[in-house]
Amino acid sequence: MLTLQDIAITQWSQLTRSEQQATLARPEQSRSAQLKETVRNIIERIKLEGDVALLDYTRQFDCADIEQLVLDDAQKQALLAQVSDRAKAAIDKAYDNIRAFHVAQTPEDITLTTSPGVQCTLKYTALESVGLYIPGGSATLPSTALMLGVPAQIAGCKTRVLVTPPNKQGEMSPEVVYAAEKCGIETLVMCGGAQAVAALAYGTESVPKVDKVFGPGNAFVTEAKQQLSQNDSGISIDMPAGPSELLVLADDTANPRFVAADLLSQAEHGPDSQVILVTPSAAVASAVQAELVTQCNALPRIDIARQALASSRLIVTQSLAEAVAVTQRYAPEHLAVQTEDAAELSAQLTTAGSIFVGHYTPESGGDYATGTNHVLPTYGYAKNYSSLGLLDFYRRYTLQEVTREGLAELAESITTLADIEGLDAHKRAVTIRLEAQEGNS
Ligand SMILES: NC(=O)c1ccc[n+]([C@@H]2O[C@H](COP(=O)([O-])OP(=O)(O)OC[C@H]3O[C@@H](n4cnc5c(N)ncnc54)[C@H](O)[C@@H]3O)[C@@H](O)[C@H]2O)c1
Ligand SMILES: N[C@H](CO)Cc1c[nH]c[nH+]1
Ligand SMILES: [Zn+2]
Repeated sequence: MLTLQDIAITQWSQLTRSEQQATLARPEQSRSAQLKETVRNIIERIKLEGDVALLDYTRQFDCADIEQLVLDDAQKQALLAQVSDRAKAAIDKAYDNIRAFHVAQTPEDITLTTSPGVQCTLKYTALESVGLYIPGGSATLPSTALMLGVPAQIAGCKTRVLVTPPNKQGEMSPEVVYAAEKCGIETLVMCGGAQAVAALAYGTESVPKVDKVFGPGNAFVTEAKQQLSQNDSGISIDMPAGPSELLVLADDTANPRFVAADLLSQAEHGPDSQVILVTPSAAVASAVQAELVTQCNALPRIDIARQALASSRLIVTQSLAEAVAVTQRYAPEHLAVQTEDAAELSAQLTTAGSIFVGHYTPESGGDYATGTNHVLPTYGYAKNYSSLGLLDFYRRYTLQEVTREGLAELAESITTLADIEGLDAHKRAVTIRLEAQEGNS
């Protein structure tokens, strides 16, 4: 049972600077030294032992008797046969909206003549091989398979490997398999956690090595992505996308029942999720507090939500402007703006992964089906990381082509800069060409 005493209301202006900092801190677990050490050991073992270690960890953390990691065709067909028409229709609708919004993001190459005889080109090329992590510890997330699978499909990444932890019976979710099928993903692997990310990063006997790993996950997954992107594996990652977060910015036009429902929708993800209300209205804060108790106690995942609410905050500010400042400082993964002039106010709010504008835009709309991507930066990284989009599945590179006349025009600038930097060979690479007769001699 959740009670009113479990969720405190905080007056922002009465806090000291360090209390304000503590109020906006993320739950501790994600940064612990022990977590880092555990993940380092898992990565090392996968690197050395490949599939043997991957199977071992999968048996230890997910399912006692799994023997085979990669789904074969017969397994896929058997799982697909279990997907109901209702589930298929829901996934199809979400797929269409996500696809439409991501196709619209298709980048175009740029070619520009910067000075006569000097042509520069910016080109986009799809990443060759990508690993897609679909969380599966506390809930199976076919929606995440769409969020990663759709842009990988549109970009045309040749190798797409999906990994997700099996359930206790050693099976993959049928709906995840259906979503993967729609996205044309052929390799589906039953493993999760840090070991799955390490398998994608180094490759094992049955898991292909990839160039970039995408996807959200718990603290083990997020830590593994961070460590592997900085070590010898050579992978890059999308972003630190850890435990879910939601901040609702509300004024006195907000409906406390809607606000509480939205906060609980993210609190139910995991015990380390964090949800925050920031409002200049003390009356709204009290009403949301009461609603949280009523609604939380009726949820099937009450135990998880209750733990997450232990690090939730209901913050009352002195003005809407102060509420905006607190929101910008926290930089939430998801930001719901439930105020009178939500669209106008949203223009001032630039440090969130995704913004849900107005009273009729629930956060869960973006989780599933509006078309935006739900893979978003957490832990305050919305200040410097972008939301996942089609461009993350490409890399860009440049070309330049210079004629003899173009080089003559650039020569003074290049040779002077080379002189300033004391790099004679750089200068010589220009002068040697201009001294040569036309036709290369
Ligand atoms: N930021 C985003 O965009 C976004 C999107 C969707 C989900 N999420 C978040 O993803 C998370 C999913 O977490 P989850 O746990 O349900 O699934 P998960 O798949 O991320 O993690 C499950 C795995 O964790 C590993 N694990 C569990 N306990 C361990 C231990 N003691 N030692 C070593 N490894 C251990 C196991 O290998 C297990 O397979 C949630 O926090 C959710 O909020 C975030
Ligand atoms: N809210 C999660 C991102 O933090 C995404 C999700 C998937 N399913 C439901 N929700
Ligand atoms: Zn969600």
